Amino acid sequence: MSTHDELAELLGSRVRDIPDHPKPGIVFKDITPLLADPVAFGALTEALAATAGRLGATKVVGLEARGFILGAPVALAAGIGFVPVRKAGKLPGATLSQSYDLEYGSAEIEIHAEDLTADDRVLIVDDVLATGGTAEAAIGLVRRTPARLVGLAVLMELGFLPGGTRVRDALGEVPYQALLTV
Ligand SMILES: O=P(O)(O)OC[C@H]1O[C@H](OP(=O)(O)OP(=O)(O)O)[C@H](O)[C@@H]1O
Ligand SMILES: Nc1ncnc2[nH]cnc12
Repeated sequence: MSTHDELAELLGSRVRDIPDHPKPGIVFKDITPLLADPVAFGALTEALAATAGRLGATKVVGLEARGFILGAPVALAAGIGFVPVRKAGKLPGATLSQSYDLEYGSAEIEIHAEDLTADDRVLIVDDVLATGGTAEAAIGLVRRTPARLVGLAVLMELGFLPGGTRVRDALGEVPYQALLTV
């Protein structure tokens, strides 16, 4: 993939709008067409793996569930580990947990407390940044571990919501990347 604009155009062309899902008034950004296209999925994986490499990340933290689909191949492509942040009640070991609000509800996420060590440099990966609530909660979780947070990368930011500003404020000097703004 030669330029940032070409990548954004390819990725954007594979995201489908579903009006009124899961609630009236929400335009759902469906990434399943992108996942079904190996060229687009491969280009996305390559771009995020390059980000992980540039930041010297040692772990990708993926956010359930779509952040797993994107984050796991990114970790493999970058040659680093993958750590899941799951919805509450799913992880079997000792966890750290954090509640947050969504564009269409509220939720609680958890991470295994022992999965990140002081030697780790963490890149958080997810598909969509909407209100920024999920990302902000994940930032808080990672910061409660001994690891160092080195970046947050998403496929797309919903530009009509203030999530970008919210996570930039939460991240401070830590880099934020959205491959697309829609
Ligand atoms: O910026 P926010 O307003 O927090 O919204 C973004 C989050 O919402 C979606 O996840 P969702 O909780 O719907 O779960 P899913 O990935 O399991 O579908 C999406 O995958 C992000 O994680
Ligand atoms: N509009 C939206 N489309 C897809 N995923 C989302 N997560 C939060 N808001 C979303």
